[in-house]
Amino acid sequence: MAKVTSLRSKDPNTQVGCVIVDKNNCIVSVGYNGFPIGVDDDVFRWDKEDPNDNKHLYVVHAEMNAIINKRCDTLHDCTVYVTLFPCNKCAQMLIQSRVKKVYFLEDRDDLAFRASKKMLDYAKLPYERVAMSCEPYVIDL
Ligand SMILES: O=c1ccn([C@H]2C[C@H](O)[C@@H](COP(=O)(O)O)O2)c(=O)[nH]1
Ligand SMILES: [Zn+2]
Repeated sequence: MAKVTSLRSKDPNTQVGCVIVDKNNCIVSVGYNGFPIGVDDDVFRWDKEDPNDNKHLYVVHAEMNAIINKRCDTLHDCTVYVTLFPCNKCAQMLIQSRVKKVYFLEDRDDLAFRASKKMLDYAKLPYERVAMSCEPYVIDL
């Protein structure tokens, strides 16, 4: 489901999907990486070369969108499924939301992701890499 959600992202380089479920495994939120509401993807392109317009300055991360979009009062004790390991900023928000576990598909080894792991470890928020046995079969309606 997180993988299918990621396909909605218009980031040409990395599509990220996030699904949050409650303790009964019911989906309480989904999110993918995209520009904020009102920032038009077609006008405000992802691949601008001007460093002032670098996508990283503008994009809302999948986990952040999922946290903001939640259809429940609290994410306390919820489980997060995300296609990319959460960056340091997303890790902060997941810790503060008091989710209980993070499952992820892809890992990265850079500054932000190393800091994220350090924070999750300190906060005792467990994370686990999962393998996908097949690519999702998506019917384009
Ligand atoms: O925690 C994260 C980290 C990154 N993302 C998004 C932000 C960007 O749209 C891409 C990463 O782009 P690269 O070109 O691969 O650096 O992933 C996210 O949603 N959540
Ligand atoms: Zn992030």
